Amino acid sequence: MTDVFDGPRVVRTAAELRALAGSVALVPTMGALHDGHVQLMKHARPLADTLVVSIFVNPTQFAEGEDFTEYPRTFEDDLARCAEADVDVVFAPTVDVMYPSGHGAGQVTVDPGPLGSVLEGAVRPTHFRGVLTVVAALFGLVRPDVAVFGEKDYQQLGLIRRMVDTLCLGVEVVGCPTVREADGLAMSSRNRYLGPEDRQRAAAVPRALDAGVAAGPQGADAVLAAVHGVLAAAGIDPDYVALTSPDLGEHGGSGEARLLVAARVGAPRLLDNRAVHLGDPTSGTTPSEGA
Ligand SMILES: Nc1ncnc2c1ncn2[C@@H]1O[C@H](COP(=O)(O)OP(=O)(O)OP(=O)(O)O)[C@@H](O)[C@H]1O
Ligand SMILES: CC(C)(CO)[C@@H](O)C(=O)[O-]
Ligand code: BAL
Repeated sequence: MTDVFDGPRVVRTAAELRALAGSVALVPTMGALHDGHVQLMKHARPLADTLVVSIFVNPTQFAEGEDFTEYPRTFEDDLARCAEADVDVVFAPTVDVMYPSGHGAGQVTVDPGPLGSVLEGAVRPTHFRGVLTVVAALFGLVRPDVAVFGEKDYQQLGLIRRMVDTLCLGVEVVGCPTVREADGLAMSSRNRYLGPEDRQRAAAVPRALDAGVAAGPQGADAVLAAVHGVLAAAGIDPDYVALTSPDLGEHGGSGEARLLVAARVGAPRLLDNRAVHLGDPTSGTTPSEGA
């Protein structure tokens, strides 16, 4: 008899997760899956015996007035995307399975610390508490050996790494490069909120990052000016343009750094980031000249 793969097994309860075979890789998502998610799954596939994708639109990371209710829910299409990447199990819990003792005021949550209140955290002050709490709960339910996240949400990835270290969760956290559309726009479930004109304008965000990376040898001020210049030319007023160290601390003025941008373009907020190498403008030579 031939072994026909007919898609992932859909699991909705904690009890069903106890029978997972061998080592386990987890890709947490909120569904509305696109090629960026599929790349995370393909990256995760060889890392463990069993590949689990979770699909859960987590209410605690949305603030009052954000798009929790409107967030796209495309479960049947999502199962097809998971099948493409040979996913074994799709874990799609209800809110009660995810938060068996509730998620209101008075419950235990994971405090993201100071990194949770800057950049995205300054715009969405309760967001990372919700993200870290649900990721910790997913780790508790799925018990993965390895978990894969996208660099598109760079601050989220950094905070999850810190949580795993601080709480000694024993999960290997793997980051995957951002998957982009042909014009450079980072894929994102919320891109579907972009109307045609804003969709075109949105390509200025990755173009601004390109300009920032190209200005790297001239130093941090030149990088920030280049990014702001491209965004302004496209009529985009960013929530922030920031340079940090690769692990989201203060950058050292020269050397490796991370450049992060967030901006509302039409309905959605777009996030993007790139690695950048900063030259030291006071040294009189660029890093390649000086090497
Ligand atoms: N373009 C992308 N490239 C790589 N990873 C991505 C990309 N988009 C999302 N991811 C990652 O997929 C995981 C699940 O993200 P999520 O389900 O929130 O999708 P999203 O596209 O980021 O949605 P949203 O538009 O709500 O931000 C996260 O680890 C996220 O960083
Ligand atoms: C990590 C995550 C699945 C937690 O809900 C979410 O923040 C996301 O999709 O990036
Ligand atoms: N990928 C980020 C999830 C959120 O915006 O809630």
